[in-house]
Amino acid sequence: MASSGPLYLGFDLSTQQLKGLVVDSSLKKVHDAKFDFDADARGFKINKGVMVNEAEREVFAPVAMWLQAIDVLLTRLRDDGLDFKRVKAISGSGMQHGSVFWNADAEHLLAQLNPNKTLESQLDAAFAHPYSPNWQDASTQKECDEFDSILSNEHQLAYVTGSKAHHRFTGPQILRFQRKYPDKYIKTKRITLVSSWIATVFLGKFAPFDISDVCGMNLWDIKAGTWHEKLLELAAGPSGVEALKQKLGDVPEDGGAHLGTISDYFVRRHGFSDDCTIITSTGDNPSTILALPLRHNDAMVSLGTSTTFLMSTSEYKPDPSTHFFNSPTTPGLYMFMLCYKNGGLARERVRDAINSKSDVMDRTSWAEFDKHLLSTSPLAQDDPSKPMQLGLYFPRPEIIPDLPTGEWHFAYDPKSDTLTRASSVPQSPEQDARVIVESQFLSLRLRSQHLVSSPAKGLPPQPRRVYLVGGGSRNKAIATVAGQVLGGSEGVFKLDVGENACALGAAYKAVWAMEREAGETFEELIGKRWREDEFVERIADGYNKEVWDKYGQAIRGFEQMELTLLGEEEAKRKGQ
Ligand SMILES: Nc1ncnc2c1ncn2[C@@H]1O[C@H](COP(=O)(O)OP(=O)(O)O)[C@@H](O)[C@H]1O
Ligand SMILES: O=C(CO)[C@@H](O)[C@H](O)COP(=O)(O)O
Repeated sequence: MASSGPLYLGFDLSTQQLKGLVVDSSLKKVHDAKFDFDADARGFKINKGVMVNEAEREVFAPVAMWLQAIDVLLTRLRDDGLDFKRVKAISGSGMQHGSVFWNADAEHLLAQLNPNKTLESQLDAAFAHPYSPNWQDASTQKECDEFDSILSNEHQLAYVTGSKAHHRFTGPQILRFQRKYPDKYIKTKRITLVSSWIATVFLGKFAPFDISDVCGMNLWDIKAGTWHEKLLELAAGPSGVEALKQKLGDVPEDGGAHLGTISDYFVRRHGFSDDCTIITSTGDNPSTILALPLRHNDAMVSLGTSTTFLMSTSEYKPDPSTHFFNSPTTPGLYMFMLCYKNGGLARERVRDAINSKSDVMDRTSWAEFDKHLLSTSPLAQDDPSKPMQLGLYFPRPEIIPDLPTGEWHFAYDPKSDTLTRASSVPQSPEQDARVIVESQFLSLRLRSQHLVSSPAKGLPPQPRRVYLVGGGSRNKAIATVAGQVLGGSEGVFKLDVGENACALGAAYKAVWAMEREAGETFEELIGKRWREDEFVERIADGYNKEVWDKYGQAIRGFEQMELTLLGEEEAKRKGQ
């Protein structure tokens, strides 16, 4: 590694940890460190990074815990050998939709930080509310109904803002907050997203939202490039639109905007150079698509706490069942996204059930899960005369499809197109490993089938490459099933730092923001410096006609299964 030259620091503040990753101008990773909330935080009653109020379906995280994480993480980066003086710019990524409510003392407190004390001990008093509503929150059904109906229907809201109303989206969350805590809302000087919260702390003054993450609020008119007045009016309540606009601030169009230099606190406490520049921070999913020069028809699947499916596209085709966001860097490009709450934690429940039946010492080992995942035949169908096993595993209320907590099983006969309800898979929990992973990928294939195109002559529409990122991308057995269900004419790939893709994308954005020529796009700059042979690894096969066709049949049953359950839920709601 060169011992001089600029370095760029990217952060990822996600559900279960804060990660930091440093690259040089050649895009090579030179340092990384993490702070795991459950393992490392002191003084917070959290589980998997969050707190839960089941009675109101609220999920939230203590903001002070993130402050603790920043100081400790920087110490860990120093222990890893990082020379802070060389860090020329910082950008961040944050779990999407979460909001932080700062009070009127915040700016003063941010500007006066004493380098001999921790952030946590000094900024505790800077918040109008100590908790940040988390993306897993499901408390805002009433507010979502109001958002969907104010522009006539959910289609129209999706057209204007890129998404129909969702529980976790910041607009419905603000509406509920100002009704539940009117005094705290009045005392709120500024609302930041998790992404702009990180930039704020490093800048030492309020930082704006970025042009991509702002699309996760149900408040931003994507085509007009402005706040939507009617939606702001709804969220703002009695204190009015102007007051809310003040709390939200402006949104720079340039995703590489230089917000200013680093707060003196970090110069004096951690040894940063005083000209280190802070760049707008974006959401963790927009940041993920910046971790490589993503090509047309490539798909990224993030296997974090949530599962997300991401594509970069120039076509804006919003629909109530999907999400569109502005690209975080490039005007005219959009990010298409599907998001599921029941990703990593749902798979962990099956892993734990399998491990508790066997004598493995390490209860968190994936070895047994992987063994059953690969030894069970596709759709747990021993021979083609037997029905296919389908299931849904939702320990948390799901986003797509909109179903409550539950676990459901069905056997599907593709010849007669009949679906029969079952109480479990024939061999539980061993076959659940296969059925849950297939279920997650079948849902992605079902919902992305009209967005992908044929990658080569004679092939059915499917991604060219599937890139896996997030914690679950370490797992090659899961990658194998991803390729079987989703295809991928060139196969399934993993970044060499795939579990840190969001932080990597943030660091790359900082490189681009500082080193771009006038008019040079992110794709151009990163494309020139990217070294495919060093940065990605092919970890599994993709398209295989026989198994692809089998899953093509299963999708019909999968769709029927979802429609059956949605119909039952609807009937329950009407019967209430
Ligand atoms: N070897 C593995 N196999 C499958 N899943 C894994 C493996 N290692 C980690 N994970 C999953 O990764 C998840 C965390 O992913 P990560 O992207 O780091 O989280 P975050 O949502 O905080 O960004 C954990 O919940 C765990 O289920
Ligand atoms: O809500 C969404 C996207 O809409 C989630 O994807 C969050 O952004 C959290 O991500 P992870 O912690 O799973 O990375």
